[in-house]
Amino acid sequence: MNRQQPRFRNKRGVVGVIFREQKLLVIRRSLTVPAPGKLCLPGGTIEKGETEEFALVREMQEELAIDVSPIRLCWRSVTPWGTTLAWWLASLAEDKTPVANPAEVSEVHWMTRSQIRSTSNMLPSLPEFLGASQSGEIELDVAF
Ligand SMILES: Nc1nc2c([nH]c(=O)n2[C@@H]2O[C@H](COP(=O)(O)OP(=O)(O)OP(=O)(O)O)[C@@H](O)[C@H]2O)c(=O)[nH]1
Repeated sequence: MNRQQPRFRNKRGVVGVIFREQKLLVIRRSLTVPAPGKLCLPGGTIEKGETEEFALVREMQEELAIDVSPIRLCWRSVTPWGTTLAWWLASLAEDKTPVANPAEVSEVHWMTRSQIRSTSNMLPSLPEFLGASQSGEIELDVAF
């Protein structure tokens, strides 16, 4: 059979690392998206032709209706299902409040490290991120 092999190109995602008063912006995914109900950081797939920064700004707008400013890449990781994630520190003006787009996000929280640790039902990347930031592998610009 002369069937062409499908080409598997791993997806790339971007994740927003956004702090306010030493708390991290965390979302719970809606029940209608992949990994429903999981706690994670805001973010999403980098579309063809997009820079990481552009995808970051777009995803924060789509999910939370906020305009963020990319600061710098702080980490790269790969999910167990092969998606490469670029973790970007970003800033949000103090007077702006993230508002969940219910199609994608069911809850928005500003959480301390210990609050996240005591929560259940997370994407595996979240405890990995906490571990890597605690061990010094990730440098954050805030005490967290
Ligand atoms: N948003 C987000 N995605 C993450 C995190 N950690 C992690 O492994 N991912 C993975 O990154 C990939 C892209 O995220 P997503 O599902 O939010 O992307 P999206 O809204 O563009 O949806 P789509 O990929 O179905 O188009 C998924 O495989 C997701 O599981 C995280 O902290 N935040």
